[in-house]
Amino acid sequence: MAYNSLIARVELTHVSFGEVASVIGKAGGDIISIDVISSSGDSSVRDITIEVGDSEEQQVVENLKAMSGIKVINVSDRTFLSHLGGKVSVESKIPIKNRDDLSRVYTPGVARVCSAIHEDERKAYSLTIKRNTVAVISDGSAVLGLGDIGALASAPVMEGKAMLFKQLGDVDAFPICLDTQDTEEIIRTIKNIAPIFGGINLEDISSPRCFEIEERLTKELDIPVFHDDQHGTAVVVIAGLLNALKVVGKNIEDIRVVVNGIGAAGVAICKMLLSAGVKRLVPVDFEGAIIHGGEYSYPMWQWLAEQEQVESQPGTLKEVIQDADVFIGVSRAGLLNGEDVEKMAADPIVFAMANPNPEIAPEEALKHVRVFATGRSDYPNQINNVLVFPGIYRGALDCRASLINEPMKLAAARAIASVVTDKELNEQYIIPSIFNEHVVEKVRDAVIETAILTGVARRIPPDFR
Ligand SMILES: NC(=O)c1ccc[n+]([C@@H]2O[C@H](COP(=O)([O-])OP(=O)(O)OC[C@H]3O[C@@H](n4cnc5c(N)ncnc54)[C@H](O)[C@@H]3O)[C@@H](O)[C@H]2O)c1
Ligand SMILES: O=C(O)C[C@H](O)C(=O)O
Ligand SMILES: [Mg+2]
Repeated sequence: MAYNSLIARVELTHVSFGEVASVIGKAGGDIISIDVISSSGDSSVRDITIEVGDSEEQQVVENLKAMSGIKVINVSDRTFLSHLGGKVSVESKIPIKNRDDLSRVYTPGVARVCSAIHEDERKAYSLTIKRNTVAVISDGSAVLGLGDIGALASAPVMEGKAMLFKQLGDVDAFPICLDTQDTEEIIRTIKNIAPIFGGINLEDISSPRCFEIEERLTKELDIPVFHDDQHGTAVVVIAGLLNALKVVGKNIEDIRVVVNGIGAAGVAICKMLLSAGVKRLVPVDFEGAIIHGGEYSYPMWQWLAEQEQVESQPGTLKEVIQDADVFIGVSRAGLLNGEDVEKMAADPIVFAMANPNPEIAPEEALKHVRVFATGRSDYPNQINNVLVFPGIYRGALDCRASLINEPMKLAAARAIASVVTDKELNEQYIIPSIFNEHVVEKVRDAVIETAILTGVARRIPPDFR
C-alpha cells in the first residue's frame, strides 16, 4: 500500500484534541505533527499532519468531518504541496549589478566569447554550461509503471530526476518533455538541441523504440547518451544481486533467474545478467516465458531467444517462478502473491521494482522471501536507478567521455556493491542508501578509471593525473 501525508487544517471548538486523535487513529491515520495556528478562548485552529495509506485517506477526512465540535477548514496533500510551482529553477552564477557587468556577461562583451567558440567548438566546454549540463528527456510513453501518460504528465518525474542529478552529483540537469512519440522525430529533435548539453539522459521512453533511439543517438552524437531505465536499472540490479547472493551464499553461475517485463529495463537487465555470468535465465513478458529457440517479432526478444542461457521450457509467470532462486520484476504492480513466491527455491531473492507499486506487496513478500527489494524509498533495500545516474554522469562529464560503454557500467555496479562492506551486509541492507555519501564518489571514480582504460575519456581530471 502507498502512503501519503496530509495536512488537515481544523478548527476545534467543543472537542478535545484527544478525541480527534482517536478518530484519526481508528480510521487508520498516524499523526506525525500538530501545529497550533491560532488559539482564542474556546476555539483553536491547528494543522494536523497525518500519514495515511491510499485506501484510508478518504475515511480519515470523512470521519473528521463527521465529528461535532470540529470544522475541517481544508485538507492538503504534502506531496502536491511540494510540487507547487515546479521543483527546480535556473539561477545565474554571477549577479548583474551595473552596466559594466552587463557589458561583460551580455552584449557587447559576449560577442567575443561567441566568436571564440565559433573558431574552436571545444571552447564551449570551458565557456558555456555544456561542461556540466545534462538533458533529462522523455516522450511520456513509459512513465514509471504508469505507462503512456504523455509528455506533460511526465514532467514531475523529469523535474525530480533533475533535482537528484543536482543534489547528488552536482550535475545541472534540465527536464525536457517531447510532444512526439515518433522515433525519427525524437532523434532529430534531440540532435538539434544537443549542442548546449554535455550529455543526454533518456527517461521513461517505452520499448522497443527506446533501443533504436539510444543506439542512433549514441552513433550520431559525440556526447554520452544514456537511457536511464535500461542501463541505470541494470547497473543497480547487478549491484544489489552481487550483494544479495553473498547474503544467501549462492554463486551467480548456479542461480536460476526469472525477469518479468522484457521492456527497456528488462532487456538491459537480462543482458547484464548474462555478462555477469548467469547461466539459467527465464525472461517473461505478457505472453509468458520467452524461450530459447522461439521466434519473436521484437529484435531484442529474438536476441534473447538465441542465447543458450535462456531456458527452452515455456510457461506463465506463475509457472516459471517455481524453483527460481531470483525474481526480478520490472513490469507492473500486483502480478504475484505470497503463494507464488513461496514456491521459489530455498532462500529466495525478490526484486519487485515496478514503480510506484511493486509486482508483489512488500507485506506479503516479506513473509516468504529471504532478500526483498523494491524501487521505493519507504522500504529497506531501495533498488532504484537514482543510485546510478548521478555518479555515472559525474564521472562521464568530468572525463568528458564520448560515450558510456559496458565496462563503465559494470565498474559502476561493482562500485555501488562495494559501498556495503561484508561486515554491514545483511538481508535488510544489500544496497547503499542514496544518501550514502560514498556512492556518487565511488561510481564517479570507477567510471573515470574505466573510461580512461577503454579510451573514451577526452580529458584526464586533475585527481587522476
Ligand atoms: N526501480 C527502478 O529503478 C526502475 C527503473 C526502471 C524501471 N522501473 C519500473 O519497471 C517497470 C518497467 O519500466 P520500463 O521502462 O522497462 O517500461 P517498458 O514499457 O519499456 O517495459 C515494460 C514491459 O513490461 C511488460 N509488461 C507489462 N505488464 C506485464 C505483465 N502483466 N506481465 C508481464 N510483462 C508485462 C510490457 O509488455 C513491457 O515489455 C515500470 O514499472 C518502471 O517504473 C523501475
Ligand atoms: O523513476 C524512478 O524512480 C525509477 C525509474 O526510472 C522508473 O521509471 O521507475
Ligand atoms: Mg524511469
